Amino acid sequence: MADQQNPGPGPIRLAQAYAAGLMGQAPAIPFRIDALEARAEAAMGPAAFGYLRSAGSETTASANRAALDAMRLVPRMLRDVGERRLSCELFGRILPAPLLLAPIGVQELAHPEADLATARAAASRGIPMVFSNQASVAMEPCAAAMGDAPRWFQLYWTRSDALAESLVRRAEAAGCDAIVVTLDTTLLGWRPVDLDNGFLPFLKGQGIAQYVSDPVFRAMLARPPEEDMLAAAQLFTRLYSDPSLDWLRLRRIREWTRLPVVLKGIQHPADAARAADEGWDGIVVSNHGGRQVDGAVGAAGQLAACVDAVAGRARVLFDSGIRGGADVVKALALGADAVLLGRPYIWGLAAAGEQGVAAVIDNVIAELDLTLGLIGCDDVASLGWESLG
Ligand SMILES: Cc1cc2nc3c(=O)[nH]c(=O)nc-3n(C[C@H](O)[C@H](O)[C@H](O)COP(=O)(O)O)c2cc1C
Ligand SMILES: O=C(O)C(=O)c1ccccc1
Repeated sequence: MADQQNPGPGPIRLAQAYAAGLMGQAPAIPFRIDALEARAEAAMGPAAFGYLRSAGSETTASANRAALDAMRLVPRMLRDVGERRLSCELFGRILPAPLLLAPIGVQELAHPEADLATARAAASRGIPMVFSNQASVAMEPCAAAMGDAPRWFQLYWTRSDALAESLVRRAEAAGCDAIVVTLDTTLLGWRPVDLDNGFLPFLKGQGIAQYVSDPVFRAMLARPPEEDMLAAAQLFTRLYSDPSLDWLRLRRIREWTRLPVVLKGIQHPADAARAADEGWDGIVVSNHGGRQVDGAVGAAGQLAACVDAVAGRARVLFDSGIRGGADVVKALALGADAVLLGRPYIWGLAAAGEQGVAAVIDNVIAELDLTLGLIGCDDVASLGWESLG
């Protein structure tokens, strides 16, 4: 974090990166994001990588990038950016940067240490990890590996309210600061790549760790999941998820927890307005990285209108297409309070485990810091329209 004494992570990291290069050392992970993705592909193999990349025909994944690319920054000069502030406040916590790790399921596909490696990396940087409902490692051991570091929990509302309640109560007990309810995946999108590969991780018992450790879920099974994983996997597919969820039923979560509740997957400004009208604490403007509605509009193109609709009544987060620090600057300039990093940290995980995730976080923050300084802004909180062309 940049403060009075510390010039910030950007220049230090950059100097270190160049020094290593001058000494002929290869970086732990590639700095170029497409090279990092290629490294992950080589490490994961085609079917698992296909699932990670999966996004229909990729129309919307491309639109996510196009929307960010279409926005251009307009640098300002001579504005004394010798000290830059990256820190941001979210739900009572000061974070070192306006950055979180997006909930991503089935991380064992990327690395055997899976969510535990991600949890350690996130904790070492003080960047919140959002535990996925479809994690490979249950939230309790991940939380235990994180000390006091911030974490959130992402819920997929199942057909059983009792199970959803149990997950939320466990998240509170595991020290989560917020609950993210993902709204855009009550049905899993059409994913031809995975269908062609016959890739069904859940039926192999992958990505259902939150369930198999849950007392309410276990009570629904005739035999413990350790003895009959197939039955557990089949029960999961029957319970996941509930497309009949609506605004009224969503309110039940307020009876289960006092934690702030953030609605993930908002794309229409009218939904953003309704979330704020109904007193929800935050939204994530997101199209799930283009994995759900193939043909949906690029997420960054919806952000400003959603920010306007919320009008300061709820916190606004953003994901879908963020690949580096300059993208974070654009999202903040459009009015987001913070950004969730998605696939890039999984590429780091696949390439180099915990160190890979930490390096991706460091690189994003370093580029964020440098870009901020170079456009003449000394505080992420003061980024706004004047920085956009
Ligand atoms: C392999 C994979 C698994 C995901 N699993 C979840 C999940 O369990 N819960 C959730 O809310 N979002 C999930 N997401 C969506 C991410 O949270 C995030 O919205 C998305 O990755 C952002 O797009 P980007 O990766 O292109 O930046 C997943 C995304 C990927 C790529
Ligand atoms: O693959 C995904 O994008 C995702 O969110 C998900 C949904 C259900 C189970 C596992 C992951």
